[in-house]
Amino acid sequence: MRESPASGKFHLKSVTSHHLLDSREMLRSLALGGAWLLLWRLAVLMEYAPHASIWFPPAGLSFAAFLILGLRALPVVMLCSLIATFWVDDLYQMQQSWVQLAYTGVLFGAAHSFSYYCGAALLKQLIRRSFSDALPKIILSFLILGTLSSLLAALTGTQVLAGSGLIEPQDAGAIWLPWWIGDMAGTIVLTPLFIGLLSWRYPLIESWLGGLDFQRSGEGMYGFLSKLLISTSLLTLTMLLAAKFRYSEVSFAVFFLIIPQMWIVYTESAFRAALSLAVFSILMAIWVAALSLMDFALVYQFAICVISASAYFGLAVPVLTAHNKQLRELALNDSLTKVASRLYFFEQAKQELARAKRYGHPISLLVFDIDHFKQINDEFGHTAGDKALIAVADTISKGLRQSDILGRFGGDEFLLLLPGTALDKATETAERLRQALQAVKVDGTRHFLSGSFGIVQIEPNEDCQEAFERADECLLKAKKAGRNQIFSDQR
Ligand SMILES: Nc1nc2c(ncn2[C@@H]2O[C@H](COP(=O)(O)OP(=O)(O)OP(=O)(O)O)[C@@H](O)[C@H]2O)c(=O)[nH]1
Repeated sequence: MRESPASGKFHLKSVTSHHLLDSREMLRSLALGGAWLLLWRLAVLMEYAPHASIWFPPAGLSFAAFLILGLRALPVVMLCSLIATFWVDDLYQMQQSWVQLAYTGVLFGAAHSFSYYCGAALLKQLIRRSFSDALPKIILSFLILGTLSSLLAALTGTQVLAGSGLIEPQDAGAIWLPWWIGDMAGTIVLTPLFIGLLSWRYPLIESWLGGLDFQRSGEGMYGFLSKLLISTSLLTLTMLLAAKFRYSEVSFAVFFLIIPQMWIVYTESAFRAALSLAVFSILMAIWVAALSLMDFALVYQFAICVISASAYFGLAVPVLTAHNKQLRELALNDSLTKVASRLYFFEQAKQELARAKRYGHPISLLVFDIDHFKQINDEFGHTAGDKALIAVADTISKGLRQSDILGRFGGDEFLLLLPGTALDKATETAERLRQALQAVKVDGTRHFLSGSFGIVQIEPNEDCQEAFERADECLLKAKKAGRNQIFSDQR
C-alpha cells in the first residue's frame, strides 16, 4: 500500500514531537533526581544523630513528585534512593559489599516510594472528588496523609536499615520517632513549595487545589523580603537565647514565631508563604546544628510542623474570601444581563419602599416584557436571544437615573423601580423606554424589538409583592391589547 504524502508528513511530525517529549521527560527526570540528591545531602548535614535529621526535605519532593507525576516519578526516586544508600556507606565509612548495598538501596527505595506514593495517590483521589471551594478539606487531608506517609516511611525505613545491618536492631526503636518527625517536617513544609514551583509548568494544578493561586503576587518584593528578614531575625534571636541559657523552656519560644509567619501568609502570595516557611525551616535546622542545640531537636521539629500546618490553613482564608465574593456577586446580579437578580431587586425595593413611606415620597414599579421573544429564539437561535436580552438591559439602563433600580424577574421579563417618581412621570419614563426598545435590533438580523409595560405607583399600605401583582396584571392587559403598549393602574 502506498503512503500518501500527507500521511508521510504527519508521521514525520509525530515522530519529531515524540522525540521532543522524550527529551523533555528526560530533562524533567534529571532535574527531579538532581534536586532529590541535593536535598538528601543537605539533610545529612542537618543530622543530629546517625540517620536522624532535623528534617528530611527529599520526603517533600517525593510526595510532590508522586502527586503531580504519579508513577512516572518512581524510577527517579528509586534510583536516587539507591545512590543515597551507597553515599551513606561512603559518608559513614561502613564498607559494606556492593551487593549488600544494592539490596539495601532497593529495599529502602521501595519502602520510601511505597509510603509516599500511597499518600500522594490517596490525596489525588480526594482532590479530584472535591469541589472548587474545598481547600480547607484538601489541606487537612494533605496534613493527615503527609503525617501517615512519613510514619510509614520511618517505620519501614528503619526496619530496612536494621535488617541489612546499616544500623543496630536496638537502634531502630530509638531512631524511628526522630526519623518520622524529620520526614514529616520535610513533607509538610516542602510539598506545597514544590507544587508551587511545578504550577508554573502545570497551571491546572492551581484549579485542582480549589483555586489556591500560587502566582498571585502580594506586595512588592521589598515588602516580602522585609517580612522575611524580621521573621528570620526573630528566629535567630530565640535560638541564640536557647543556646545561651540551655533550658528547654527557652527553646519553646520558637512557637511564638508563628505570628510573623501568619503575617506573611495573610499578606503575600501562596508561593511566597511556602517559600518563607522553607527558608524559616532551613535556617532553624542550620542553627540547631551550628549552636549544638541537638538536645532540643524534637522541640524544633515539632515547631516546624505546627507552624507550617497552621500557615497552610491560613492560605485557605483569602481563597474562601474570594469564593464568598464570587457567590455574593452571583446571588446579587443576573449572570447574563448583569442587572440586579430578582432576589436582590426585591431586597432593594423593600428598603426603598420603607424610605419612601417614611419621607412620604412617591415610588413607582414597572414590569416589562419583550414581545414575541420566543420567536427570536426559534428563528435566530438562543445566542441571538441572549444578545437581545443583554441589549435590552443596556438600552434601558442608559435611560435611567442613578437612583432607579433595574432587575431581571426571569426569562424576558424585567422589573424597574423608580423611587421619587409618581405614576404620571413613571408613565412618561415608560413611554421613553418603549420607544428606545423599538430602536433595538437583534444582533446580526433585521428584526427590531418591542416591549409591553405594566406600571403602578406603590400605595402607602401596599408591600412590594402586592404592587408587583398589580403591575403584572397591567402587563398582561398590555399584551392582550396587542403588545408594544403601556398599561397603568391608578388607584
Ligand atoms: N435566549 C434566552 N431565552 C430565554 C431565556 N430565558 C427565557 N427564555 C425564553 O424566552 C421565551 C419567553 O417567551 P414567552 O414569555 O413565553 O413569550 P413571548 O414569546 O415573549 O411572547 P409574549 O411575551 O406573549 O409577547 C421562552 O421561549 C424562553 O425559553 C434566556 O436567558 N435566554
